[in-house]
Amino acid sequence: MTVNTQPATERPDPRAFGLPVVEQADIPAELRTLVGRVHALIDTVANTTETDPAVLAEAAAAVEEVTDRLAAAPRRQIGTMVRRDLPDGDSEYGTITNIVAGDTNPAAPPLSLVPAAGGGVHGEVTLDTVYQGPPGLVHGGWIAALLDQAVGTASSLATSPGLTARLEVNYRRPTPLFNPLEITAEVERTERRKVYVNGRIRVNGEVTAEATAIMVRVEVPE
Ligand SMILES: CCCCCCCC/C=C\CCCCCCCC(=O)SCCNC(=O)CCNC(=O)[C@H](O)C(C)(C)COP(=O)(O)OP(=O)(O)OC[C@H]1O[C@@H](n2cnc3c(N)ncnc32)[C@H](O)[C@@H]1OP(=O)(O)O
Repeated sequence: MTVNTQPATERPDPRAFGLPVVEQADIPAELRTLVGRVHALIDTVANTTETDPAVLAEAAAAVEEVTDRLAAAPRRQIGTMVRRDLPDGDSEYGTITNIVAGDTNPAAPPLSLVPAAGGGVHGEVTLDTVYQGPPGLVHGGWIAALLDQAVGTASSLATSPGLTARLEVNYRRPTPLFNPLEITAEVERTERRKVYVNGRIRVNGEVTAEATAIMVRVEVPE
């Protein structure tokens, strides 16, 4: 098995590509609270049985008002990255609105992955009905998204950032909503720019989905 671990200092700095970087520690607590409340709003709107047109119209107007208020400030540049410190002293970059793990994305669960003791990464996340596919179950596309994020992060931390060239998912058991999902991934081997990575989701210790992936590391100009 060949895994070329690369110190964080040798990984590409997004600033070199013109991408702004926000320190995770600098994200205001109030913005985190807002993100959480908007997620609760999405879940509540998706599930409300309210039918009174006056109540619904009032809610829509209130949401429009707060949207306009926040839109008064400039939008973030597309590709804005967030840098975070990892518990092992390493650090990593990710897009701040990443749909799976983005700190400021109310539609993201969000999934937080950290290096695992035996290598690779692990994280735990519990999904609500925003991610529902079949009744009471996580949408298969979202299962793939969680696994994509896990294999991408494992590859990025063990080598350097890359794009998913291939992702194969086996859905072994239904993955339930409102249950802690244990997500793990680790690099199996590397071959030039190709990084072969395996990942899985467990519920109560049982594998519900597993993935094999090939990440292709991005070429950084010298
Ligand atoms: C910019 C600096 C900023 C740094 C900070 C970054 C922070 C990120 C950190 C952490 C992120 C972790 C979280 C992310 C998780 C989510 C990941 C996603 O959602 S990725 C989006 C979906 N994927 C795409 O959109 C790819 C689309 N495809 C492509 O762009 C190209 O096809 C690409 C880059 C994959 C390869 O293209 P080529 O031109 O660069 O390279 P070629 O020469 O074609 O391939 C290189 C090797 O890979 C093999 N290969 C390519 N595609 C393959 C495939 N589909 N299956 C098998 N092998 C494949 C080839 O056969 C070749 O292998 P041989 O070395 O010759 O043996």
